[in-house]
Amino acid sequence: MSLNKGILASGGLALLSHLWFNRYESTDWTSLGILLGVIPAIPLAIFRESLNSTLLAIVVAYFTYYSVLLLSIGTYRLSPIHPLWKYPGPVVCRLSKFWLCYLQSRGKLHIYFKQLHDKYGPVVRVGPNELSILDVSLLPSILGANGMPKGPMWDGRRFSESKDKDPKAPKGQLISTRDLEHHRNERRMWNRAFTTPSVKKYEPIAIRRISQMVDILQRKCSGAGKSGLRLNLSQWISFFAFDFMGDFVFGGGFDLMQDCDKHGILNLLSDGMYLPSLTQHIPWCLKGVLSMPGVAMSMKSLAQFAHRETARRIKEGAVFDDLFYHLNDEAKLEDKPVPLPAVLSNAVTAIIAGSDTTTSTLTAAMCFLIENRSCFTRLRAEIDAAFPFGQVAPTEAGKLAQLEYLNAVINETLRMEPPVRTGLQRAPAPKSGGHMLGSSIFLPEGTAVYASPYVYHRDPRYFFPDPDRFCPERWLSKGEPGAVLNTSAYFPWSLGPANCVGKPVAQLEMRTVLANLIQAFDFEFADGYSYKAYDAKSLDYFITHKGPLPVIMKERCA
Ligand code: HEM
Repeated sequence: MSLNKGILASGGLALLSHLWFNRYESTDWTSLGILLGVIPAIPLAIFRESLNSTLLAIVVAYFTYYSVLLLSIGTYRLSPIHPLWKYPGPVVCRLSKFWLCYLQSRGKLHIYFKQLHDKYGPVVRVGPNELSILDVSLLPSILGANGMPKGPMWDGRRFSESKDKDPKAPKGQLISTRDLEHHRNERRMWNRAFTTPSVKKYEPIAIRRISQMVDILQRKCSGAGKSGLRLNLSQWISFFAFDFMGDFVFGGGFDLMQDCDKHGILNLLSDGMYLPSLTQHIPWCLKGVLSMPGVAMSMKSLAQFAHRETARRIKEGAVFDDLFYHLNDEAKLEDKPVPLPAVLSNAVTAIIAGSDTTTSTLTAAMCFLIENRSCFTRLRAEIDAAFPFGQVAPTEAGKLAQLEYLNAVINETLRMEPPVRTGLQRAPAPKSGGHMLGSSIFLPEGTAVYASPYVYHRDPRYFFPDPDRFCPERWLSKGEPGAVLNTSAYFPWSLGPANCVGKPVAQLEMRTVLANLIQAFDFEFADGYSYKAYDAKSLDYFITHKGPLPVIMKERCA
């Protein structure tokens, strides 16, 4: 009799706990601990009475509580009373986010999202409380000026838990700030670093670094003889991008091209990005994951690295108006000094956002150009016409920005291989009552929506013909008859108030690197490599983790 009472009590508490789960975004670890650890212990005394064993009573109490809790959550998520019930999607996605977490761990979430849209149409339920939307007319109300703040995935991507509960308090985390007003404030200092006059100051750095890269590679090619230099171009582009990032963010400090990354900094970066790409799907796990000994080592090491570099830069002071100069407000334009934690977390953002994105784009562009010889030849002819080979290196930023085909190659690479493939998520602001997308989709609070650049960019309604084919020509003024180029469906830099603030520097860097490599060297794939092999190895861990690019390089003769 008292066993039944115990089961009823335990089950009842589980159902009440479920109501709590529905009401709150459960990122509060203390409440979660009480809910899952302490509440099931309440009916212990009743079980103890009927089972005559404390151990058995604990097992039965917790088992009953968790079984009823999971069953009721599952039933609710699959039931017609769930607000996202009417949207199609696989049962496994409707039930739990652990499935997307698993797919992300395999690095192929972008492919899965595309398959889901091919099967289910423009609106797919990809999580219990999440939709993925493929409809260009809705992008402005998702990401754009009429859009929403960033979604809960950002709570699971932070490198350290914020202790401050006030969403408006200064935390210095531009990229993970979910409150729109706070985001606007955070963005002010970043914007100063990317005005036209500020970017002009980064040009000499790009020129110095690309000349260094070309010099080193030319020397290596000469040493390699007639058979050519065999190397992993992907790695060399990473060396370049990291050195450039170090110069423009911290005023110097890295020389990976010289020392070939003997301290393993690039591994630190890619390892450090892996775990947040998983915890972003289950934000409530972050605090637990960060506190597990050994598990979050790579994340912590990356944060420590950023902190060391920040301390070094503060000690050494500014050698020119680098990004840090703006983020630390060294011109004293703000009312109050920027708190150190804000400077530190912005430094982590700058290191990650400022190197991995351009690296994966440049590597993919080189891979496409090596595979598509006619594109390579056409690009080289354009560069030669503007910067005659053997006379002048293609370094003048203003002139490079005018090269139509060079820009088309970069646009097309970003279309095919956007560095942020799936991770653009937005959600209605807390206490907003929800958000209307167009005239038919209402997103209640507690739900979120993805717009995946990869999926839009490969949709034949927006890019036709052959959206899966690399074709820079589609960006030229005289496209093929019948061709479709819907630039509103093109958003590798995202859209709206949280779009990529670093775009002008990224463009400067990518144009300079591509023009110089194409002008100075001949390339072919080593070991029968191809775009297909490259693509299989590039993985979506929020920012694309690029594959290797084995090539044989020779110095250009004529
Ligand atoms: C090919 C190069 C790049 C691409 C395709 C790219 C793409 C993006 C995208 C898609 C976002 C938006 C994320 C969102 O909406 O949730 C973003 C944000 C951001 N990017 Fe980039 N990025 C690139 C290079 C850079 C560089 C070189 C920097 C320089 C530090 C940078 C700094 C940032 C920052 C700080 C944000 C956050 C903006 C905000 O929240 O207001 N990015 N980027």
